Amino acid sequence: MTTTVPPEARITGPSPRRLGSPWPLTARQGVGGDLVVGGVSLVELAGRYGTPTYVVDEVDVRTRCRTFRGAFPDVEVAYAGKAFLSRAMATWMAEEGMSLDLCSAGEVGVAESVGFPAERTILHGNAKTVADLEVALSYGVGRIVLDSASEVARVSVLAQRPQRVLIRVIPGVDAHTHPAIATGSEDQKFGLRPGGVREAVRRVLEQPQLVYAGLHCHIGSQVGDPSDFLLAARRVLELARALRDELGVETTDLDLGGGYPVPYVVGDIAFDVAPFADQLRRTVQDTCARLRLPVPRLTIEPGRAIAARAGVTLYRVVSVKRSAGGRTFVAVDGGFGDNPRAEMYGARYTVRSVGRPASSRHEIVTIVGRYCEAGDVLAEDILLPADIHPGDLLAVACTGAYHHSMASSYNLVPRPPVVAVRDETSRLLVRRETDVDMRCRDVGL
Ligand SMILES: Cc1ncc(COP(=O)(O)O)c(C=O)c1O
Ligand SMILES: N[C@@H](CCCC[NH3+])C(=O)O
Repeated sequence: MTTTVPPEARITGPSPRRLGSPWPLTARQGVGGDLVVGGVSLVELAGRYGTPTYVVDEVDVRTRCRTFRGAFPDVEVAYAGKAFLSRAMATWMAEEGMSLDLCSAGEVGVAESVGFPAERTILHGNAKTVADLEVALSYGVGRIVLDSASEVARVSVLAQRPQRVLIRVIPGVDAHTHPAIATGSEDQKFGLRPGGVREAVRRVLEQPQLVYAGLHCHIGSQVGDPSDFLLAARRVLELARALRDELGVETTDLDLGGGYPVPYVVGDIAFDVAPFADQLRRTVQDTCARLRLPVPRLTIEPGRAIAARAGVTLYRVVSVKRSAGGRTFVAVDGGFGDNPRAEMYGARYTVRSVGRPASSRHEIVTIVGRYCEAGDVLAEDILLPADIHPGDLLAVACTGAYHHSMASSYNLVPRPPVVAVRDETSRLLVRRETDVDMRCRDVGL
């Protein structure tokens, strides 16, 4: 059952809709056309770490965490590590009082390696392997979100002590976003429909090692209409009421997932966390009152909204060509390998030149990558100085989420490093892969 949002559920908050900025909070104009992030010149960073390089503004990440935690004081805010996870990032999340949403043995391993408190972690996945589950269980993961009926027995057999579990629900909400990242409607791979949830809860109740804690839903990412979240919350609470009536179970935990949008280009609307938090709180309270349910402990799982705007990717221009069709192609030393989003979702980006004094003449160009894919187009209709030439530096905004974490070494091009900036200092978080890494994975002739 997929429905559109009824008009009364639409966000009617008092704040006017604002335009957002895709650049990090500490980004400042530097001298000679430089851009300074975390007090560090991007021209200097490119010289020191090479290009392409992902730059992360630590203050931006921490500020986003504080904004969410401040707006949702009684709600657990779990950062979705799939957006970008490294040991430093996990440490920042621990320090900021965040919880962590993890989805593989690899992500669990990073959290564990920095001593992230296991009770503040949640394991997700529609096809968790036995290895994922074993690693998470031995770490002591706080909650496991069960995504299929068969997973109930699998987790139960592996658990050595009582394990809290949630069941992932398909709420039947068609989120306003790209179809590849919409996960609230019926015809997709995540979660269970209400009948499947009932069956899974029944099975959980039969397993002495499993503790039914509650329900989870995640309707999609970069969700354009916040009312979709409210509708999903109501749907899941209605299911919680049905579970109480039919099975006598209390849903004490309600995890509503992530999906909060960020602005990638000028003109994108900013998502205002505080008014949304009020709306969500009211929706949950009113729905619980109507259904005569106790208000559950809420969790939300923002990923992109925490990490995206902190990130900038630096590239060098390699060539400039004019096509027969009259377009100017500016080719850079990265592309599809470090940013598959442009091709996968037709994502749009904000790009500027760095370290070039203001130019009086500009040209609209297409920025393309170095990979053997005609679709390796990073950004179209970008205004750059008309005399842009090889060796010039470009910065692409809003690349802190789902860039490093989705990068590949296609064409055996090594993945770029991640460098954090803060208080006029830079620090390598993830090293650049090398040509030796590319050869070392290959074990035979
Ligand atoms: C279960 C779950 N929670 C949270 C997220 C984070 O989503 P976003 O980065 O859009 O906030 C995702 C990814 O879409 C997810 O699958
Ligand atoms: N990879 C997607 C987001 C997926 C979210 C995870 N379920 C993106 O870059 O927009």
